[in-house]
This record gives sequence, C-alpha cells and structure tokens, in this order.
Amino acid sequence: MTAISNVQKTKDQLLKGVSILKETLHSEDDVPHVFVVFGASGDLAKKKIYPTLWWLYKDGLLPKQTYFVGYARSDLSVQAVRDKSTQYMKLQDDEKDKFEEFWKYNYYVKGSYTERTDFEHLNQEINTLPKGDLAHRLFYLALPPTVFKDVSSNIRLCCMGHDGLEESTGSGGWSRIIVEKPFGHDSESSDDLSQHLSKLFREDQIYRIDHYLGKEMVQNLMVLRFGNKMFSPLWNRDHVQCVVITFKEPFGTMGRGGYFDESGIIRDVMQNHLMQILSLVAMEKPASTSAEDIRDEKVKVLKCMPPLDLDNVVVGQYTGDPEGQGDAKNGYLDDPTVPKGSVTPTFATAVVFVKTERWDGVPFIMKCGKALNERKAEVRIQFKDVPGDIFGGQCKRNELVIRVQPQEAVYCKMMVKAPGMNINPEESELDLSYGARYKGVKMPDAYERLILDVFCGAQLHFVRSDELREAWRIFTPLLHKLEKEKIKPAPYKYGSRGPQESDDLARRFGFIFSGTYKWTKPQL
Ligand SMILES: NC(=O)C1=CN([C@@H]2O[C@H](COP(=O)(O)OP(=O)(O)OC[C@H]3O[C@@H](n4cnc5c(N)ncnc54)[C@H](OP(=O)(O)O)[C@@H]3O)[C@@H](O)[C@H]2O)C=CC1
Ligand SMILES: O=C1O[C@H](COP(=O)(O)O)[C@@H](O)[C@H](O)[C@H]1O
Repeated sequence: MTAISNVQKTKDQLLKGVSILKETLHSEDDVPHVFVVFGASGDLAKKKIYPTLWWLYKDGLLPKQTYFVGYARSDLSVQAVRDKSTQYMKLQDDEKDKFEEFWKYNYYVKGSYTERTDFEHLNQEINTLPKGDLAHRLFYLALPPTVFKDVSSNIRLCCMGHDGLEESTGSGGWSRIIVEKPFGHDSESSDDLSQHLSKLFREDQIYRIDHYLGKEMVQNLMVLRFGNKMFSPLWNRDHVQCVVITFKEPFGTMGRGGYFDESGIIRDVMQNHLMQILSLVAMEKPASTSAEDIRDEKVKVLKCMPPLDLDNVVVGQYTGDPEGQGDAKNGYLDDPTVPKGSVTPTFATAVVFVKTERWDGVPFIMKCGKALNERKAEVRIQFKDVPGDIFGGQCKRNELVIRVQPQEAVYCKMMVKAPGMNINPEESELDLSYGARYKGVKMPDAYERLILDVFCGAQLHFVRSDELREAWRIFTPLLHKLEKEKIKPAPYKYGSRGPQESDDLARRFGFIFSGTYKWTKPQL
C-alpha cells in the first residue's frame, strides 16, 4: 500500500512539474517559437533532434505555436526528413493523428552554410510564418565543426529577428543558439570558437549541449549529495579511497571510424561527459540551485585540477575477435574509413586529482571505451577499509554506485551479518533500482530535457565557456603529446573489458576489485 501510494505521489509530483512548465511556456505571450535545425539531413537530426521535437510536441510540452524549420544543403523536403526520422520516433498506434499534425508545423529550406543570401532566404521563410517576424528563434547546429563559424556568423547577420537588432525594440522575440560538441579540438581551437561566438552572441544566448547533463542520474547527483545528511560527512579524502567514473559501449565505430578517428575517445567522451560528471561529484555545495551558482562551483573544481600526466593514463584500441559475431570480428583498423596504422585511442583510462582541501590525494579514475563487454555508465565511490578490523580481513570496502545507464540505480555495497546462527560478515547492498521503485514513471530522454530547457531559457544543464576552457586546459597537453609522439595504444579484444594495463593502473591508484560480490536481483 505504502509503495503504491509513494509511486502515485511521485507521479503527481512529476505531473505538477509538467503543468508548471506548461504554464511558464504557454503564459509567455502569443509570440510563436521557431526551431531551426541546421543539418536537418544528417544523422543527429534524424536520430535525436526530430524524434525529441516530436516527443515534446506530443506530450504538449512545447509552446502553443511552435514551427520547425529544417535547413541543409541537400535537396530534401519535409516528407524526406520525415521518412528518415520516423523509425527513431517510437510512434504508437494511437498517435497517428497527432503525428500528422506535428508534420504540418514543419518546413524545409535548402541552402548552403556559407552564402549570406541563403540565410537571408531562410529569414524570409521564417518571416512568412504567422507572426514569424516577431518569433522567438532557436537555432540548433546539428553540424560538423568545420561549418560552425560560417553558420553562426550568418545566423547573426541574417536570422536573429528582433534579438539581432542593436537596440531592442521591446516588441519581438529572443534568439538562442544551441551548439553540439565538439567545442573545438584543443585549448587553442576551443578558445578561437568561443571568441568567435562571444563576438556574435551574449553568453545567455549560447547553449552548449553536453547531453550527459540531461540524464536523470547525472541530474540526480545534486540531490543525492546536497539533499541527504548521511553522505556529506563521508564525501571527502578522509573516507573516500577513490572515485571511478566509467563509460562503456559494447559496439565499435560501425563504419563511421573516419569521423571518430579525428577525435578519439578522450575528446569524444572523457573531456566532456566524464569531466562534467566529475565536477558534479567533486564540487562544493553551491549557494543556491541557480545556473550560475552551480556552474561557478563546477568551474572551481576544474581550476583545482592539474593537467593530465601521461604516466597516469592508459590508452587502448580494439582489435577484432575472430570468434565474435558480426561487427565484433572487425578491429578498429579493419574499418575502411579509418586511416591505415591509426593510433587513435578507442579506450582510455586516466587518473586525475582535484587539489582541494576536500579531495587532495584522492584519485579520480575516469575510464571510457568502445567495443567493450557491456553498455554502462556509472560513478563508483570506493570507500577506505574499515580501520581496526575485528573480522579477520573478511570485510570488503563499501562502494556507493550511481548507475547512470542502463537501468538507473543507486546502490551501496555494504557488509551485513550473514543471516543465520553465526556472526559472519557477508557482502550485500542497499539497492535503489529505479525500475522497481518508480515503476511506470516515464524517464525523459536527455535531449528532451535539454531542448525544453532551451525553450525555457534555463542554462543550468549547459556548459559555460569558462568550464570549457578549463576542461581543455586539463586535456590539451596530453592530447598533443599522444599525437606528436604517436603513442601506440594497447590492443584489447572487441567485447573484452579493455586492456589489462587499465586494471593495473586503477590498482596502482588504490582501487580494489575483490571479485567476490554477487548481486541477487530482487524478486518483487
Ligand atoms: N540496483 C541494481 O540494479 C544493482 C545491480 N547490481 C549489479 O550487480 C553486478 C555487480 O555489481 P558491481 O557493483 O559491478 O560489483 P563488482 O564488484 O562485480 O564490480 C566492481 C567493479 O569492478 C570492476 N571489475 C570487474 N572485473 C574486474 C577485474 N577483473 N579487475 C578489476 N576490476 C574489475 C568493474 O568495472 P568494469 O566496468 O571495468 O568492468 C566494476 O566497476 C553489476 O552488474 C551491477 O549492475 C548490483 C547492485 C544493485
Ligand atoms: O557523445 C557521445 O555519446 C554517445 C553515447 O551516448 P549515450 O547517451 O548513448 O550514452 C557515444 O556513442 C558517442 O560516441 C559520443 O560522441
């Protein structure tokens, strides 16, 4: 009974949240919103952006009058964009009418990314929408970085409506620009891009997406840490042995190695997603939950981190598994789009330190890789051994694990007395599995939350320019060294846990894997 009423309460809270959101968006004014997808012909657009817009639309979360304009060089149509993206939209049988309605608000404009006249044309098309000249405008750059600069300059010159005027007339809508990673390639290129954008837009108009900041369990870190008394006394160098932040994918580059080869796993995942998680784990309590207070604290963490040292890093590259199925037979270098002899890492483990009073000396071990044994993203806080052992070395270290995906969970590995007549310690857990505790509660996709945030003007879950600068400062010397010296990655087999050198590194920094913990899935 209690469990059911709790679930109901959670649902009620969620619905309340949604209705407040709707009020915020719908009560604004009757100015329409126009969402422009640059790169509408591309992979991100079809797999993520259009499906997200549809989910927000069907759930009634978008402002009443929202129009969607796809823009790309290809000679496409709304129907063609629809045909490409429908398979990713998880359409239900009873949603067909709404789906037709959604596409009626869609438009497609063909144009280059470089020619000013094409952007003037786009602007004219926006202006011809009902009250389009006054519209709030959201520009999503689902584009390769090579065209970021041209496109952002042209948006600023031609498409910003009233928000682009030198003096606000007070009567028109705002404009916001959403930029996808990569935000540069290293410190220099990132600074260059930041400077370019800052000449065109105010910081409150720029939304740099790191989609990990839209994930339920990443957002949960703030509440877990600062909404519970029990964790705060333990959250420091006196009690924590090490923090392991992991990202694993069970598939390789799947024929898109050419694109991946320009970045490698450190730029693709570690410098952004894992560093964002790290700063949320390590930051001090912010003065409030405002975007600026929280981002100020995250930046402070980064400022206290020295650049990465190659001695504390292992890089790897997957090889094919002749006994594997399908794609697993192929190693990274077998991908015809990957340059011959490439030394780009598809796996990396790096140990970093946060030189604050709270964390000095505690290793933060970040680990990420493709073509591994499972899909998993998690934060694992391993606590120190219990001092003054009276159980003959039987007690294993406590671990608090926040599993970001799949199957969101927070669990604490702990020792209990084995049930029965004896007093023997046994490994067990306090287990908060979201699937069981929040049965039936819809968990929004990261992009849904983040795109909605842009409509609402909420920048908390977006990367600020100083966070970006600091993250690149930490990674650039290592990346340059790896590239200049062509450091050979350690090979690991597709479907394995990564190279042995990674486990050796984690052990060197005090992480202990006992291999004795067995989880029994609760039967409800
Ligand atoms: N609520 C829930 O859903 C719960 C689920 N579980 C599940 O139980 C299972 C076991 O739990 P878990 O916390 O992972 O405990 P384990 O003790 O089995 O694993 C702990 C860590 O050790 C690493 N590891 C595995 N093998 C080695 C090795 N040979 N050398 C060094 N490190 C190694 C793993 O990292 P790596 O990523 O590198 O492999 C993992 O991070 C998991 O599948 C977990 O999801 C447990 C509790 C609650
Ligand atoms: O940013 C990226 O993330 C994805 C993984 O995202 P997830 O939400 O599925 O965990 C990764 O595959 C991709 O290489 C990287 O660019």
